[in-house]
Amino acid sequence: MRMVFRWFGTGNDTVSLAQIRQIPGVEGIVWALHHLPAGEVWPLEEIMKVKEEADAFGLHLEVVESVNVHEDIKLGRPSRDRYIENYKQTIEHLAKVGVKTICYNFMPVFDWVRTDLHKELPDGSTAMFYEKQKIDKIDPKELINKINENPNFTMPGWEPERLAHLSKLFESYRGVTEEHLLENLKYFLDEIIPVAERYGIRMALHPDDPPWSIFGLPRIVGTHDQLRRILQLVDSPYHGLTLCTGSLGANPQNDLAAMIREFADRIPFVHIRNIRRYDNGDFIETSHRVTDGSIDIPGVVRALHEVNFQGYARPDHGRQIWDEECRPGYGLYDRALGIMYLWGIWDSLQRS
Ligand SMILES: O=C(O)C(=O)C[C@H](O)[C@H](O)CO
Ligand SMILES: [Fe+2]
Repeated sequence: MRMVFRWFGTGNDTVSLAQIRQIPGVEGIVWALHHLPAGEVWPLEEIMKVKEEADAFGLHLEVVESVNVHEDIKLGRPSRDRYIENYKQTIEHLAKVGVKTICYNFMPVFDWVRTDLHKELPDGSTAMFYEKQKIDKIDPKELINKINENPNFTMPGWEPERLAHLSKLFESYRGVTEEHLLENLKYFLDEIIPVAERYGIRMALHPDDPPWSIFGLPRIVGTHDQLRRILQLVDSPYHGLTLCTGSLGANPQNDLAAMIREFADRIPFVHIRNIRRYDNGDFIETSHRVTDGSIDIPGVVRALHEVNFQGYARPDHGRQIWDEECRPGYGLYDRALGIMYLWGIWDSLQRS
């Protein structure tokens, strides 16, 4: 297990590279050029700048999250070919600085979804919360304003420029079924995977968060069967998954350890975090500790150990604790605590 840590870039993160390198066992950053809209080629000069910054702290940049997929690709529009060509060029550029894995997702319109970014937990910390009833009723526009109401940070996946055309976006998805979306994913993969293979980069599809349809939009990356079917679309080790325990684990039917055992050689990257599920369909992010949430984190780590996992891992989201001012989910303290919990389990498994 190779531990990495998500970093949003200079001027775009409250956590510094100097701090990241002091977290035990962290060897690299998980990064992206967050200011670029989906579909554009990532310029080599800008990539090189991040490399210089990371090099100065002895951190590698082998994991990118995310190179976002343009909506026209998901919609299967004729213009997708141009965006796919750009994607290929970005892969080529990323290979030049030693990138080995690219995380991406295939969710229509929205990336991750929560109703509250600062919900208080009983211990006084705050965390991101998903309230099912609210999602079932809320106007998506209202949700966008809510997520973006903190002007200090851009929220990845919630870019106001892109979502400004929300009604049109929703309109475009009318009639797009799950089958269509899957076909469009296959079209994308058939083009991208040979390029990824040529450059030694493993593509790692992130599951839908939460792993079910919202606002009537199709979603196809949420269950064991769906993951299996998607992996069968292209039979290559370069077409893999980001196994995200918090996303998949929001559905109690998902057996994460079973997924790890079955898809072992197709998982270049794992996101490990815990959530507490409630019977009414709500869930809240919690500390990594097994007793704090509904997900068997030690069981997940044990499964990874059993399959001799050699890929990258990051603590996904954390709570906001100790009055830290940070991006929701992406503070230093709780993610660092999470890492130590994961190492504790891993190291004791190594010993036994
Ligand atoms: O929602 C999560 O668990 C994430 O990790 C979000 C990811 O960064 C995103 O969906 C990847 O493309
Ligand atoms: Fe994740």
